[in-house]
Amino acid sequence: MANYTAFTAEHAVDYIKKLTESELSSVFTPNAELSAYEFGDGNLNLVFRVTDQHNNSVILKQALPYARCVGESWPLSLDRARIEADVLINHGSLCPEHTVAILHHNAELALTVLEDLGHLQILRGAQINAEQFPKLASHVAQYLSRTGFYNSDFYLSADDKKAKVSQFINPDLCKITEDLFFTDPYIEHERNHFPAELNSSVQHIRNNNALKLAAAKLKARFLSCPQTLLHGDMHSGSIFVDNNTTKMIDPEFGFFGPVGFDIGSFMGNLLLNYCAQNGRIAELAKRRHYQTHLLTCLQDCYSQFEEQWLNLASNETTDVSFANRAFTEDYLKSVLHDAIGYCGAELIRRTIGLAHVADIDGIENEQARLAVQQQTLVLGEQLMLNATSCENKDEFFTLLISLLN
Ligand SMILES: Nc1ncnc2c1ncn2[C@@H]1O[C@H](COP(=O)(O)OP(=O)(O)O)[C@@H](O)[C@H]1O
Ligand SMILES: CSC[C@H]1O[C@H](OP(=O)(O)O)[C@H](O)[C@@H]1O
Repeated sequence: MANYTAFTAEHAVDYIKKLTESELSSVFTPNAELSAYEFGDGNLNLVFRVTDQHNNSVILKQALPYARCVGESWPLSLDRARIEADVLINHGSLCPEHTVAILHHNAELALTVLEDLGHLQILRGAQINAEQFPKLASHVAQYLSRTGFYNSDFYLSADDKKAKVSQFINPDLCKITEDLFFTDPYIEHERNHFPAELNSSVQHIRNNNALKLAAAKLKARFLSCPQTLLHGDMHSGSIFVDNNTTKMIDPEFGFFGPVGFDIGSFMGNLLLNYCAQNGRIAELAKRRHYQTHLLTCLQDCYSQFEEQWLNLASNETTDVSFANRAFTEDYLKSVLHDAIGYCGAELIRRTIGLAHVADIDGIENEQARLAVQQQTLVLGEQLMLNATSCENKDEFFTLLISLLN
């Protein structure tokens, strides 16, 4: 990219100033006095907040030509900014209620201007503090069923689908997921990190051939099952919330992959928080109350996702071959198997792989933290091993409850 330059806060102000009379005229006046600061806390990109004297603001997100959390030794394509913008446009047109609004995109500078969601909270931080969001389950179910269904073969013509699959080819970021989810945790690799006290649990995982087979099958489907346009990184840090609102951000890992991946990742993050609370909330009744809320959220979300997909399939399917209840049920059964497997893989990779979660790493007491890490490893293993034996969602919920007790 000939004109690419990594932005400073000054660049961000100058850039946004030029847009105040065009694309950003509904946010800022032409005489806006702008200031900016960088506050990205994700693994990959720069994120600036640009604010005027009246506290109007936007977010300017820019991709670096490498992974921010590692540095220049891990080069990454700037095309991920284009992918993120295109997913936001696609998902925003199908589910505007739950997709952050995109205000501007510049592919050459690999930057995107977004609505500022600073009045909301990031789900991960809120759940670490045991906060509840009554609409989260139904909002995530609506986002995943609508974006999932309308980008699938149930709805798109074969020509449109192929064009979209090609629009969202995302090799660099898919490779990160392929490595971090399905490969690294099951081998010795310098990217992994975990305390020495977990050595025997990690060896157990690496000696478990059935588990490694399950990981390989999940990876193969991730590589070769272009069912729908995924968000691709549906963890609790990609979701902004309050009591009435849920907004997804950061779909730069988007590509056409297996439907079960996003909902599996989301459920995995609920379960990471569930286990983490064993090391966080000391009072048993309070802890059980919050964990029941998390489990209900997971069950409601999965149930509503499935129900909404079934409804969309009976009303909106365009391909006559797929307008068949038995086919939809069979399809959703394999989505369930994938979702359980990806959920388990998320638990394992967030415990011993490169990218951990603050829910667990932030537990101060070392013994309590280790006990939680042991629990997430066993839970992840059992979900991956038993995924395909669940005939339906109720069997999945029964399995989950038995594993959590
Ligand atoms: N639209 C937004 N509104 C407010 N804050 C945002 C917005 N987008 C990102 N952020 C902030 O920037 C952080 C990193 O953003 P994210 O998109 O997750 O970056 P990365 O791609 O590097 O993971 C978020 O955790 C959040 O604090
Ligand atoms: C080297 S990327 C690791 C990890 O980070 C991503 O999340 P985010 O960019 O939101 O911090 C993604 O989950 C990757 O697996």
